[in-house]
Amino acid sequence: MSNKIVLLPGDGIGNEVIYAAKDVLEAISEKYNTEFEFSSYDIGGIALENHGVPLPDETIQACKNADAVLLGAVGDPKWENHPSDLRPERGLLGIRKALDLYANLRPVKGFPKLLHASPLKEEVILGSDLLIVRELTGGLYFGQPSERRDNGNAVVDTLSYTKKEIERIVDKAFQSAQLRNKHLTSVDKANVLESSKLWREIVEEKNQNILM
Ligand SMILES: CC(C)[C@H](C(=O)O)[C@@H](O)C(=O)O
Repeated sequence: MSNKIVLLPGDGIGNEVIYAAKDVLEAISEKYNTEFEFSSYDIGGIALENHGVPLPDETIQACKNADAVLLGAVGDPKWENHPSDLRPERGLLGIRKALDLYANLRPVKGFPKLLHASPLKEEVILGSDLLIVRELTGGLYFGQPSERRDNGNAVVDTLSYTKKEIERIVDKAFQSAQLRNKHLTSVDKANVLESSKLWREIVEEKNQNILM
């Protein structure tokens, strides 16, 4: 059976990393007799150049029909002064929403042979092994209103979450911790922010259920 893989290289270093990942998948395909069918679509700045929008419908459709999507990177200083709905970043935010990709799992690991390439001190990165779990489809990036006011002299962004949105990312974080060393740290500002109060309540409630 062939697995449909959609490649979204995007901009900048995106091409380099995505085609390196494709080489790896091709090697896997040969060694393990697995078939991959690759197709590439535009997102971000390259999509703005080729289609006038950062996330063309055909890209969304292809991703919805795929078994997996590999995304490189979006963004380039040349789009910096464009209106916010015509910036490369909108492509990334849009695909996260369209596919409901709420869980961002970002591993941090110090590989001894690559320590010299890290901007962090070697003694800090050596032995590091964390997984950062970040919510991606709610919160500050999507809350409305988000606008300039008073002739540009004031701004507002809105941080809004539903309980369900927080619960599913917290579940994902607990599940990930169970597969690792069972340690979970929740980062919030519950002494000030309403959103953080609800966030902490949910984390504590789920922690109690796990302990019971
Ligand atoms: C490009 C941008 C919208 C994006 C984000 O802030 O989520 C990126 O910086 C990231 O962290 O994946």
